[in-house]
Amino acid sequence: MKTTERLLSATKDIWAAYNENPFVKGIQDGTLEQAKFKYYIIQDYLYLEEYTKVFALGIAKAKSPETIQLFSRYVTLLTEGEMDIHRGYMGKFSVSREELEATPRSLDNLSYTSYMLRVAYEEGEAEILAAILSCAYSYEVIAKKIVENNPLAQDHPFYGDWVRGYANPHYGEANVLLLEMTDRLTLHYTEQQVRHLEDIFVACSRYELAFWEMAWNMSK
Ligand SMILES: Cc1ncc(CN)c(N)n1
Repeated sequence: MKTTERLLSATKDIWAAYNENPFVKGIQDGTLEQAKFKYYIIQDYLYLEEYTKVFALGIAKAKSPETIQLFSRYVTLLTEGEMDIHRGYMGKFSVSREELEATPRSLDNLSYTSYMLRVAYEEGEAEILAAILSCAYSYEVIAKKIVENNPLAQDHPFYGDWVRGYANPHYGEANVLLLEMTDRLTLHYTEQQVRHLEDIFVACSRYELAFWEMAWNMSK
């Protein structure tokens, strides 16, 4: 079994819960209260700033030009692609730079990014990929399931940009590269090393679920 198949199999139940979360369901049927979405989008922008640094540390830890390229391309995809979705919504909500900078990170946000950054500072390139994967890939899976359940979600006048942003084939193509690189780098990993990757992936998948719950409850 490929490493990524092992990781996904270890987190099946957690991943199944993402699309059951009321926040995600609210995006799917377009009924999500906009105040909750505003809270989420600001927290998520702050999250993405830290998440980008995990890729930057991946560059520093990279052992081949291919992994340097993979991590560095992602930095561009994040700062010029994904974060643009957020900037679009922050524009609609008239969130100023001052408001963004004055917003404290919620505890779930802080814990998640602190964990990923610790893995990035202390461990190697494959472990960094294991920490990144739940974040990168779960949003593709969630958005595609939203579209499968409600094809009209893509055209929703408010949430459509978010749904299209993550269900977009370009977002998926970038994830294929992350998944393939994880499998390539861990081809000769021992059982103990793969178990350690599983621990990292399970922790990040749990943090993802906590982030949706944080957004729904607007918890600080
Ligand atoms: C918390 C979280 N997880 C994942 C993603 C998708 N990159 C995101 N924007 N935010």
